[in-house]
Amino acid sequence: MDLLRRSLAGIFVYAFLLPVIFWPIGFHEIQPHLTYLFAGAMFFFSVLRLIHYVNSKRLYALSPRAWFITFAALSLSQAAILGTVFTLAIFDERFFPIIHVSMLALAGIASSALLALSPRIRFGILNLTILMLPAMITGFLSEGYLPLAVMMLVFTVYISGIGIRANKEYKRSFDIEIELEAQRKELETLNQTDALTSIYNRGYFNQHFEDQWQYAMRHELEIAILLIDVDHFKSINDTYGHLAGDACLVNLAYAINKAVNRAIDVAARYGGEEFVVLLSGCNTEQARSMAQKIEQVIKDHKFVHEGRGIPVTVSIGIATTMPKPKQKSSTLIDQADQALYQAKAQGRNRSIVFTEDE
Ligand SMILES: Nc1nc2c(ncn2[C@@H]2O[C@H](COP(=O)(O)OP(=O)(O)OP(=O)(O)O)[C@@H](O)[C@H]2O)c(=O)[nH]1
Repeated sequence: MDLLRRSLAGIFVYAFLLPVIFWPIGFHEIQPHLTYLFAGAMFFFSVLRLIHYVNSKRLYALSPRAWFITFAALSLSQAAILGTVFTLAIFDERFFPIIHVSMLALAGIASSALLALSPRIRFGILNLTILMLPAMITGFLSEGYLPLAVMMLVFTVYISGIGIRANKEYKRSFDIEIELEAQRKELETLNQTDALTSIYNRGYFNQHFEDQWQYAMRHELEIAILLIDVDHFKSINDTYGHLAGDACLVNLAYAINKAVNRAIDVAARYGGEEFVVLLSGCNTEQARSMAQKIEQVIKDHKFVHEGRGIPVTVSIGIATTMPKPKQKSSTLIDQADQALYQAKAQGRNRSIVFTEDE
């Protein structure tokens, strides 16, 4: 399709090229039949190419092969007409008045067409060959035209080389684009991911939470937050070592992520040994049962260090609301934090739902 866009200018140039060459010199008066025959044929094919251009999307969707064959047939037909005109201009004395301007046009058309078609370089070179070969062969076969034929050959080889280089650069720019897109995605993932646990980080959570808060407000939906804090994590670190503590956090993140399986919900590391879960469109009861599910998954998970089991429990603070205009999203976090504080105060290893009177 890029090829098509690149050849759009050619459609218009080819439609009016021959009149521009023939008319100023008065060739249409000397050879009216030949003038109208060639200029008319070029114009006719330009109209066909324009129709093809306008219907390209539909035709391409039907069959890319059919699209390309039509594109190639129309372009090559115009190259064949021009190749014939230029050959006549050089070797047929009826055309001699336009010989100089024709040669200039031939060089210009050959170079620009090749560069425009450089994304499909083989097709570009075929186009160039159809344009140049008739005049070149006639030159080699006609007496006194050898230097001109050699010059045309050198020119054809030279601009083919430029076309091949343009094709390589064209492909390289695509490769670079693909590589940059992959790097952008990788950076985006890194930017959203917690380095230790590989689940979402707080930055991503904040963004997602804000989006979901606004969505819930617009659609009058409930939204729930679960703040999860590991109980006595300091003593886990102190007893088993910091690395064992790290491994514990990794396993916990895995377990929490496993429990949270709706695509819209998000589990993230909120900081140190604290995790957060955002449940969109969830009421208090559903949030409470998610907390129980998380507790169960953690209970079922074996936390082991050097063959010794590590007892891991968590406390969970739950807060639910239907966001209202002017209400800040941070209030829900505060409420979940207050509920978490209650859960710690009441002996840990439990989940507490925030209520206004707390
Ligand atoms: N291994 C490890 N420890 C961490 C990390 N981030 C925070 N910690 C530790 O987590 C511990 C948190 O301790 P506290 O805030 O006293 O809480 P706690 O011991 O879990 O006690 P409660 O929360 O009251 O049950 C501190 O010792 C921190 O050093 C981490 O990435 N890796």
